[in-house]
Amino acid sequence: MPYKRITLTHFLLQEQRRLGGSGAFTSLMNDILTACKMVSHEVNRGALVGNHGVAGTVNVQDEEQKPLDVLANDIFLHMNALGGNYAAMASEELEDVHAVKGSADGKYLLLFDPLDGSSNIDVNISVGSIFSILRLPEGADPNSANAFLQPGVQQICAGYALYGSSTMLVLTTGNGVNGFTLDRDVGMFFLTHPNMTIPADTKEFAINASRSRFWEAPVKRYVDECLAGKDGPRGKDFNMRWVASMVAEVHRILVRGGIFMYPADAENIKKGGKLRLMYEANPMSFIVEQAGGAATTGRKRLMEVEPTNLHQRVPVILGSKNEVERLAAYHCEGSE
Ligand SMILES: O=P(O)(O)OC[C@H]1O[C@](O)(COP(=O)(O)O)[C@@H](O)[C@@H]1O
Ligand SMILES: [Mg+2]
Ligand SMILES: [Mg+2]
Repeated sequence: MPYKRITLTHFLLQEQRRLGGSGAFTSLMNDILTACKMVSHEVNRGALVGNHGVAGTVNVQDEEQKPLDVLANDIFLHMNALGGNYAAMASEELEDVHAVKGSADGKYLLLFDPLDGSSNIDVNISVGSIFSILRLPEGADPNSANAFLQPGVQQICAGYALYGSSTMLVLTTGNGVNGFTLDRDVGMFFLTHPNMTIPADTKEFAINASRSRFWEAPVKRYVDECLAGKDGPRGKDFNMRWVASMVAEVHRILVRGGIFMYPADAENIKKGGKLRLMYEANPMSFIVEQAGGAATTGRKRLMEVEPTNLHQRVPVILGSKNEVERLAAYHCEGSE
């Protein structure tokens, strides 16, 4: 069987030709995938090199940082500064915008969650990195958060790396969704999941059920109906999953469908929800929509939310279109 696989680098060159322009896209993506390879290596080495336990520091989210949160953040900042494509960056682990020295002609802005699913590092469950790329608006000061506060529909590229049984990189530039697997021996990502699409219907939901006492009525109704199974109003049995790594949940949904919910509830509503709009919800919504799924806060298309803060949190409901739209309809009914 002739060798058919194409590498991510070749795929990016094709995308570059499609997008036109100076080659900056290929260069900035190469910086990201190099950073992901390095983080994958560190995740893989785990306790051998002290990448487990706590870092003893707290981030802007008031969350205890893990050594890999800090290391992955440093790797992303360093590797993505080298190409000089980014005018500035913003990270889950940094309170303010990170200026990129010597990138006067940087045309892009990078937002990222360097290590997603941090609570799973020490127990060796899949974790990931999430990124979102925006253009630097004309005349904007790249070192001000305002330059970054663009709705998700403005993203030019979004993706995630999944550090699981294999390391994968999944991305979209607004032309569908493609998945690549890292061949560690060759050191290259190869196209293994072309044109990923999410089935409109599903029998699998994901939510942290330990929070059910805080849920709003529409979410409670939706989950209760799933749990009622084929004898209930939905007339079919549902299965449940909760990995506590958003990257792993979204990847499962891209591969076999499903609905992922981290709604705002009575306990987290004062913070706006749990997951962050700019470097978790927006990039994942872009990918899910490009794969034929849907993404909402329950009351608004996620990618149309006008950002007000780099680290703002939002309710997240995404996945198989018909299920997401059903839950959004329950929210509308609830508000009539
Ligand atoms: O601990 P919980 O409530 O299950 O929350 C899990 C969620 O928190 C997260 O771990 C938050 O992301 P970080 O690990 O990047 O902070 C998501 O990946 C995941 O979906
Ligand atoms: Mg995260
Ligand atoms: Mg994180």
